[in-house]
Amino acid sequence: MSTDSKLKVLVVGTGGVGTMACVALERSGMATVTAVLRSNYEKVLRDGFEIESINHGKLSAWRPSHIVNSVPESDSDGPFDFVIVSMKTIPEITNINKIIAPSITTDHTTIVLMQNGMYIEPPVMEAFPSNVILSATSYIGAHERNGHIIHDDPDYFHIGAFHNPRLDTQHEKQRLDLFATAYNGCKVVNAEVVDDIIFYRWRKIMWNGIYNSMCAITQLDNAAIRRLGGEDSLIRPGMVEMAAIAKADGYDLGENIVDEMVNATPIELSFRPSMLVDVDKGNPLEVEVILGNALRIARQKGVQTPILDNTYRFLKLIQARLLVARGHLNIPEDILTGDFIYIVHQQ
Ligand SMILES: NC(=O)C1=CN([C@@H]2O[C@H](COP(=O)(O)OP(=O)(O)OC[C@H]3O[C@@H](n4cnc5c(N)ncnc54)[C@H](OP(=O)(O)O)[C@@H]3O)[C@@H](O)[C@H]2O)C=CC1
Ligand SMILES: CC(C)(CO)C(=O)C(=O)O
Repeated sequence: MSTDSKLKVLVVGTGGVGTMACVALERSGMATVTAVLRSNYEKVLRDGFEIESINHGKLSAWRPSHIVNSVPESDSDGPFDFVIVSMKTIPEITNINKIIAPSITTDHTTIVLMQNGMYIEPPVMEAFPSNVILSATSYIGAHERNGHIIHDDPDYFHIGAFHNPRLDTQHEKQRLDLFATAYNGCKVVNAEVVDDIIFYRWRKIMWNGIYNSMCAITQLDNAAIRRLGGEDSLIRPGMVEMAAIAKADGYDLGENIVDEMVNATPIELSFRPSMLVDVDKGNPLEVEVILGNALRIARQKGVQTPILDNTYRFLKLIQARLLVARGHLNIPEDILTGDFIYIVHQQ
């Protein structure tokens, strides 16, 4: 495929998920990727990425077609066909819409959200009402440190259009199929197209909302929290509450969903969910999109969630500690009043 006929893709956020998306798309031969790097920019510009990947093997001094250190303008070299967002969603400190805005061409660029979280799409749709939004739930295991990627769980995700009533459904489907074809073109990954991505987001938030949050609070991995008594006292009851929220939102996840999700990660693995990895690194947490948004739906629908409410309250205080440590927040002199559960957080 000539460079001219290749899709132009921008990837914003080159941690584990974003870098492996760059690799899949470049290796498919169907896309030219521009990657926006931040803390790893100088290092990767000089040495390239060092990648150990369960799907792609060992790649040394690997680089996408273009490396930049800020989000480029859409019209400097033709519009981007797809902009992949693969940063963490931390609305307390980052406005993703503002960050990607320069690269989005109205009516043309399709925005692909490759991020965890529940209902992360509506604020993006509001900011870019004439652009197709694709939403992907990734099961990859890939972590980046200073240009070095360890990718040890296969690159597999469900992807669907987050339907915008202002846009033609057929057009959304064409963009979805085009993206999945380009991604799967490298033949070693699996981007699985689905009709209703919200169903898959609820399934995934059953895992992330409970394991990520409870492991982050206790600093125990998924196996340790279960073996030490957390399974019956917190994990299962938390999942029962999450399934009830999904049901109230119109998504019946099935009667075996709790067993399925408790056991989705083998106990032999001693796995550290991404939110626990963020606590380990002192990074802010995706608390609002992984738990907050689901609890706001619970409030709207009148679903009682006492365990998840307290989980959220603890996470919000851990988040405050992390934000203070990174200089994003000052401890106020007055005592903050009100319950976190009822304070709406806007991106
Ligand atoms: N890693 C995994 O295995 C999985 C992750 N996910 C989800 O995928 C998403 C991405 O996760 P992951 O790859 O682990 O995240 P990381 O934290 O590893 O990477 C995020 C990247 O985004 C960059 N970034 C943040 N803000 C900006 C900005 N303003 N401009 C440019 N770059 C920026 C960060 O740069 P810097 O280094 O400078 O901070 C970092 O390189 C998250 O929603 C996560 O929950 C889902 C499934 C599995
Ligand atoms: C490990 C994984 C992929 C769980 O499905 C995840 O989403 C996380 O750790 O946040």
